[in-house]
Amino acid sequence: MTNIGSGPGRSRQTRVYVRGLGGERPRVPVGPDRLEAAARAKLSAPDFAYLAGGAGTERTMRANLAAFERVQLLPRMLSGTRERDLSVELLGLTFPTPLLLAPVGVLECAHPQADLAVARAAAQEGVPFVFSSQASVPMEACAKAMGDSPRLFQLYWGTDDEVTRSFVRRAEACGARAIVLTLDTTLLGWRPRDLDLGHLPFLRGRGIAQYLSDPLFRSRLDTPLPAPAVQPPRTPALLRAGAELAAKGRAFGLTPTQMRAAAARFTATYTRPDLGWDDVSRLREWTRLPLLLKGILHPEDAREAARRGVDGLIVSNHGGRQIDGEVAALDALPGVVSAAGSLPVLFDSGVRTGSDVAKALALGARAVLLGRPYVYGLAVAGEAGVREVIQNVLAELDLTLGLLGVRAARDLGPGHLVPLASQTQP
Ligand SMILES: Cc1cc2nc3c(=O)[nH]c(=O)nc-3n(C[C@H](O)[C@H](O)[C@H](O)COP(=O)(O)O)c2cc1C
Ligand SMILES: O=C(O)C(=O)c1ccccc1
Repeated sequence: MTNIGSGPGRSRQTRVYVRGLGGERPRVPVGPDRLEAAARAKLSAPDFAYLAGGAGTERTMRANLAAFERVQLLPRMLSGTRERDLSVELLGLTFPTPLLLAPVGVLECAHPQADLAVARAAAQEGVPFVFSSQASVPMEACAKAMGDSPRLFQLYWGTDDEVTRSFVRRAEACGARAIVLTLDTTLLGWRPRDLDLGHLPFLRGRGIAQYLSDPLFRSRLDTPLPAPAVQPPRTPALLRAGAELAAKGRAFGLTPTQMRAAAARFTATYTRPDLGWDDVSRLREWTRLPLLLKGILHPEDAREAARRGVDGLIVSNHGGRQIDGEVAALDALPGVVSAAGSLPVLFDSGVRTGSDVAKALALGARAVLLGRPYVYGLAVAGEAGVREVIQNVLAELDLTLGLLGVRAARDLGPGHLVPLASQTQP
């Protein structure tokens, strides 16, 4: 077949259209709304609620998307190139594209292969994957599945410093290129979709694989915790939840009693609402890996981060899952970029398409993390679905650069955007 083009954008288009001649369709819908709907159709109500839901009335979740609607690209004609260079420099390395996969917990809500399918897809597509502290598969197994492909480790800092340090050491040992410390989830946000279903996956032993596989965490399991203030009613549903928990425990070589202790200990220790800047400085001392802070929105926090010697920032509001009514992440990006000085600033929250990636880069992001869309791809078609979602986003980014008249992703800047004051409202 003739190739109607070069570069990831045109070759993906060609493949889809040519295969379409034979009646074959992409495994996952290309449009972001149809992708989400396809994932919803595949999943149970509680699993979809956990993945898709946000804080409160989900105003911030909507604001994240609305902010992308307001930013408008401004193309130049007759300055395109045959091939575009999508590569970016980050953490002293050159990455082939400006895309990473965001840390997303409890991927077993989307697919039984969970993080392992994502790790394989990321490695195949050459996109770094940020392993979550709340993963469903231990980081060592995901690292093994990725070969030499780049991965990072996202850290939640609990009340047990030794467990936190153990996570950092394990991340180093399994070849993580950076530690991403998430700052915006020192408390779990108020999430009506999950509350209405009374459903939190961790209580069922889901999304705690990093803990169940951690030698330090495991060494604590025979030390009893004070009895929890609330007990579940003794119902058939509780028996089923207990069976699920016990099966999980078996997979990690834990007895049912140890597994109950593990879920209780996780719940009692996973967050530190009083995490402070001095902890960032301590973490800086614990590891030589580059340190990124995720969840920065205020320019003053960006300046403090720079003073504390971190290596980069991630502007994010956790996909609108934490504070209802907080600023759209994209609206916070320019302020953080200008306060960050020479620190690289990454971005997530609301990225749905390649055009969105271009907008975030034009506003000063060095690279962009994709969140829910790859999770929906995972739900719809497992590893292959994640690969398709990555390919689609990168294809659209490539085509968008070509049509904007931009040779390289790193050349995007304010000159490719309509200045806010003179914007036509969508
Ligand atoms: C289901 C789900 C679980 C998440 N778990 C984590 C996590 O474990 N650690 C973390 O730093 N961020 C977590 N995030 C936030 C993502 O890293 C990212 O900031 C967010 O998904 C971006 O928003 P978007 O998906 O709407 O683009 C989670 C997001 C979702 C949707
Ligand atoms: O669901 C999340 O967004 C998340 O990151 C998380 C992490 C730890 C506990 C609860 C939620």
